[in-house]
Amino acid sequence: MTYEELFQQISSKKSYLCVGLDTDIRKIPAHLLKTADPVFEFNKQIIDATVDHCVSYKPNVAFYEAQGAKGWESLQKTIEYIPNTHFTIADAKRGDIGNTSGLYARTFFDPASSGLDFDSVTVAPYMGSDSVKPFLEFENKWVILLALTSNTGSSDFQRLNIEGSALYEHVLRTSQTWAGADRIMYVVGATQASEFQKIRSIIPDHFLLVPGVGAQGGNLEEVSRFGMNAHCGLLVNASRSIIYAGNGLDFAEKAKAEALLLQNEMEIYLDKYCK
Ligand SMILES: O=C(O)c1cc(=O)[nH]c(=O)n1[C@@H]1O[C@H](COP(=O)(O)O)[C@@H](O)[C@H]1O
Repeated sequence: MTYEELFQQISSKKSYLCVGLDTDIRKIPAHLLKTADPVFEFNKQIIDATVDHCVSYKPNVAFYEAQGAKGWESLQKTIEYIPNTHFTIADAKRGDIGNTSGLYARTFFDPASSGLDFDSVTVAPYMGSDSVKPFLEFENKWVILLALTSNTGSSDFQRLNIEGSALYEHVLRTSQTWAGADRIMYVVGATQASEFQKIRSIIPDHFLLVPGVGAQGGNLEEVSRFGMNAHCGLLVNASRSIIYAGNGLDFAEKAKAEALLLQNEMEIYLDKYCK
């Protein structure tokens, strides 16, 4: 999916919501455990319920890998099930020496190799350019680099002052020489609202993947006010607050209601701040 196509989806759905498919077999409703593939059945119903209110899905790969071969199968089926109108993110936080990164890229971007065909993958930037470039060799695929993450430990390294600016700012500046806003996005946590203006002064055009609203307490209004650009430039993720909104037979309806609440709010912010 291109930058323009993503913006078109956002404009037509009036949403920049990314639903996080962090599907934990230990948390899904009991009645699904009798089905052949409970994780896929859960995801399928969540996707059906939320598809009109979001523009993106982000399975966090850990939740699938923890299930071994079966989890991988659930992930493949989930990715195949998501309509191609929706931007897909493999939240895997990969990155390694060049030849290994090349294989990680094949894992998520080359269906002939792995059965998976994601639009993007989250990548840790700290091994530098040669660890990221193999992901950029796949046409029309995106790298989402970790910049300033939502967790408290983000200040251990990402905010360290190096030659007058925080380490994460160096990540933003240096990585812009690797590819443009049509191929790279950045993760900035919703809990880091105070930094959004500075971030926008460094990368005015890029999309930001913003996790941390909902269960982690980030503020959607602040993120939108300080983070939005003329192409929206935001994908705001919520995982647990949507997918585990209910735990009974009506879990998908509850998820839909939660996604709709966020989408209604997003519609207001798009009108107000997408300029
Ligand atoms: O890369 C991410 O998506 C990510 C980065 C970050 O800084 N913080 C963060 O929470 N995430 C992911 O976003 C999701 C947040 O989930 P909830 O807190 O349940 O909405 C999880 O899959 C996290 O791994």
